[in-house]
Amino acid sequence: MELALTEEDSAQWVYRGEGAVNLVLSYTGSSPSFIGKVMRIRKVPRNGSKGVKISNLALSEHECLVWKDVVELISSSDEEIANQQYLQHVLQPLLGSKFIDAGVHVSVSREFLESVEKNVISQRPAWRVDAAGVDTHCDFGLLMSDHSLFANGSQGSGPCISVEIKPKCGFLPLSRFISDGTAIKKKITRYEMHQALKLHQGEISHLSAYNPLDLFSGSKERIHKAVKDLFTTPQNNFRVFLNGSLILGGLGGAAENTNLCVAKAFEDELKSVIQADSGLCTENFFTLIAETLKKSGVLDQLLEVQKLDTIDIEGVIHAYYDITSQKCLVCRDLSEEEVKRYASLHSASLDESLRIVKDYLIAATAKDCSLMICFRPKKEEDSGSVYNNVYLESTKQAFDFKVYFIDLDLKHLNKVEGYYKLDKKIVSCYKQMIKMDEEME
Ligand SMILES: O=P(O)(O)O[C@@H]1[C@@H](OP(=O)(O)O)[C@H](OP(=O)(O)O)[C@H](O)[C@H](OP(=O)(O)O)[C@H]1OP(=O)(O)O
Ligand SMILES: Nc1ncnc2c1ncn2[C@@H]1O[C@H](COP(=O)(O)OP(=O)(O)OP(=O)(O)O)[C@@H](O)[C@H]1O
Ligand SMILES: [Zn+2]
Repeated sequence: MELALTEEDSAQWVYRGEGAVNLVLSYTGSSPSFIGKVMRIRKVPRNGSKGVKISNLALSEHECLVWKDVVELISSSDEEIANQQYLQHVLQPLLGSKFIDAGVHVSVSREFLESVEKNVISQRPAWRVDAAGVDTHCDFGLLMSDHSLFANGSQGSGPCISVEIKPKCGFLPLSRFISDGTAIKKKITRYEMHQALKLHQGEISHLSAYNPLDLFSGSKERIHKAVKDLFTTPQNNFRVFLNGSLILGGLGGAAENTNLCVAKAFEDELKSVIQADSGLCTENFFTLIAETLKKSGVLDQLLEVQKLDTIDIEGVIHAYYDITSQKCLVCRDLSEEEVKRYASLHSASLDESLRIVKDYLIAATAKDCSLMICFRPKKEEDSGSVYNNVYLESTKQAFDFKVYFIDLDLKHLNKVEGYYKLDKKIVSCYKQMIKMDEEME
């Protein structure tokens, strides 16, 4: 960690976006060490529920059991270090290193973070500001390549366009541990059902048209449809950047549906990159994304890791209670007959329970990460480009492209009970919505 940032540097770092846990800044200065980079800094919830450290390890005692085979991870002293070790030792072997940028830590002073927090506050969504602020006690940030740009920025090398997709879970669960009352999970995607709850809770104002099964289908036509649906209802699943600036979607959170006016402005922006007849740039851009997703194989790889969740949260919860030596609160409320379904899980060895929970947590990361795909029109002269390329037949254009995962953070063991409760809530809200719709017909 040789590079260090102090208060004077803060003006060169501007708001790029954020999720629930991190805030991301992009660099606008002229230092060669930072050009073309973003920095991810940690946030802390305002209610203070996080940050009570009981040991000098990032993982709890039970988590150390779950990850006992990954020594680098269990000895991590900080959440950020743990995330980096997790990326390197757990995810990279599963997802392949070509789609992963681990980044490097840069030390930052408290004054730098305080100043950045002040500078960016007006651009952050209000609900994100209410939920969390910059963690000014963390003394480093994670410096990564800006995946919405090529190499060290695209200035002078033509335009580049990038797309960020948060695909969410791409398969329907088959587990025999899914109860009769929640069997609908085997037919309707978690994403679709979650939409009903989000609508009910006012987190979104329209249901999304996007179906993750289309995106992960492997069929170009269905992938194209998924991209089009993401464009129409981007929420927090879809963003587009032109030369690093957002041109579609919500910065730091969800976006409203794309209306005609936004779609028209988007079509106009695309003209600098896609050489199609008037009104057809957007459609061709969808084709470009679909072709690239198919060609890169990135979604097949991601789906495989998501599918490490083989027994569903309804099976995992029993293994969780065994690992944490707690009475099973699920079996407690079931009839004698129903309990039988889960007996095999409670009689499994500790190692088997640990494996089940570990695989589930890895899958949880893969269901929550995002992808960034960046394109630039290929020039005749750079035939020896180090990047992959894709040919868009309809416009006779070749593009360099690169694909990276972002947000591959470790999901903590103490979230498992919450996952179980949320799963039940999602199914029940969805079923209620269907019932109301039927009654209205
Ligand atoms: O539970 P989900 O599926 O709603 O996913 C959460 C995401 O909600 P989404 O539905 O994608 O809007 C949620 O995203 P938003 O804050 O809604 O943008 C987070 O990514 C959260 O992960 P973490 O708290 O950062 O570890 C995510 O939590 P995990 O389930 O990945 O722990
Ligand atoms: N390497 C990168 N290059 C360009 N943009 C990035 C990069 N990393 C993150 N971003 C932008 O910053 C936003 C927030 O980053 P990220 O998803 O890592 O935050 P998070 O808090 O961990 O998210 P979550 O809520 O899913 O846990 C992303 O949606 C993306 O737009
Ligand atoms: Zn049980």
